Amino acid sequence: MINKLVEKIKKTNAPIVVGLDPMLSYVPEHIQKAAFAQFGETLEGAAEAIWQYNKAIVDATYDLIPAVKPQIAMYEQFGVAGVAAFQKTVDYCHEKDLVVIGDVKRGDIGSTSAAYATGHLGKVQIASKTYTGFNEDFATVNPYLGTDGIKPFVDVCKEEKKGIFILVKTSNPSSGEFQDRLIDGRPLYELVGEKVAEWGSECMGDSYSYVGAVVGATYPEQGEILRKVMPKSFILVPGYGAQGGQGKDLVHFFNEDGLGAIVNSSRGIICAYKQDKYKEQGITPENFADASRLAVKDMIADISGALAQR
Ligand SMILES: O=C(O)c1cc(=O)[nH]c(=O)n1[C@@H]1O[C@H](COP(=O)(O)O)[C@@H](O)[C@H]1O
Repeated sequence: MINKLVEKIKKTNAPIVVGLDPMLSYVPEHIQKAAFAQFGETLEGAAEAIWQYNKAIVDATYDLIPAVKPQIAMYEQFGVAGVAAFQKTVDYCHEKDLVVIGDVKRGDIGSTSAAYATGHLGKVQIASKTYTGFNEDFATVNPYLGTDGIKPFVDVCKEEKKGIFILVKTSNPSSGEFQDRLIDGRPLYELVGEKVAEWGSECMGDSYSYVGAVVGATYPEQGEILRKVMPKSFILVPGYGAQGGQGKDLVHFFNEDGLGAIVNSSRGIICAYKQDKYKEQGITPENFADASRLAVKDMIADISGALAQR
């Protein structure tokens, strides 16, 4: 799947991911109304609203982008109905030939990680039959439990030709509380980066490993260091747009080949219709998905422009 991701990035010329992180408050009123008319003001109604919202955004952007990243928390808040909307979203994005990064941030003791890996990336055995669970292409993984927690994911990835992105330096303001702590004089995120490179070294696709890393756009200096620590790992870079990251901050997350990083924006794309910049271009809540398309184009231009100048 890392090979497919690289090929799709080359084909679209767009090292970006659209984050499908739907809060009900983001969904335009006409979609909410239609969903509530059908299912009532219920968990099912909310799940229908976020699914219709996602579908419109995917339809408006899929030809421009290589990948999407649905964040499962946004769906889980609506219980079983929300998780069904997550599954529908994953399946629909596959129909559109998009690479799906399940942002599930899992990681536990070995046996439990194995079950997470099976559910999100692998196949489950039921008597004489095998089934896929959620069937994403990549999952985000938390490394706090160490090698035991990571290995089951790597094993499933090897078998299924899928991939993971391991949290190394996260984009949030408090990420330094633990991740920047010095251990033997070196920050923890660097040590985790070294482990990612080690775990990834036996999991190579054609040019990159299918064990990747997450490094926030809001920490460009750390991004530059980590790029060198993990030269063969793809870096998923969240924090663009709503959290303040810009194209000019991101050049050092990429390798000289122009590859090696993929930048996520969620609210910046899915809520673009609320921005004055797009309202001035004729966007209303009715044509919200057109704003997402414009925002994708602007994001691609911003990042490509910055990369062309380095
Ligand atoms: O793993 C992630 O994707 C992630 C890691 C990180 O360090 N920071 C971060 O924001 N994310 C996720 O990336 C998305 C960012 O959303 P926006 O800030 O709306 O673009 C959310 O789904 C976060 O959960």
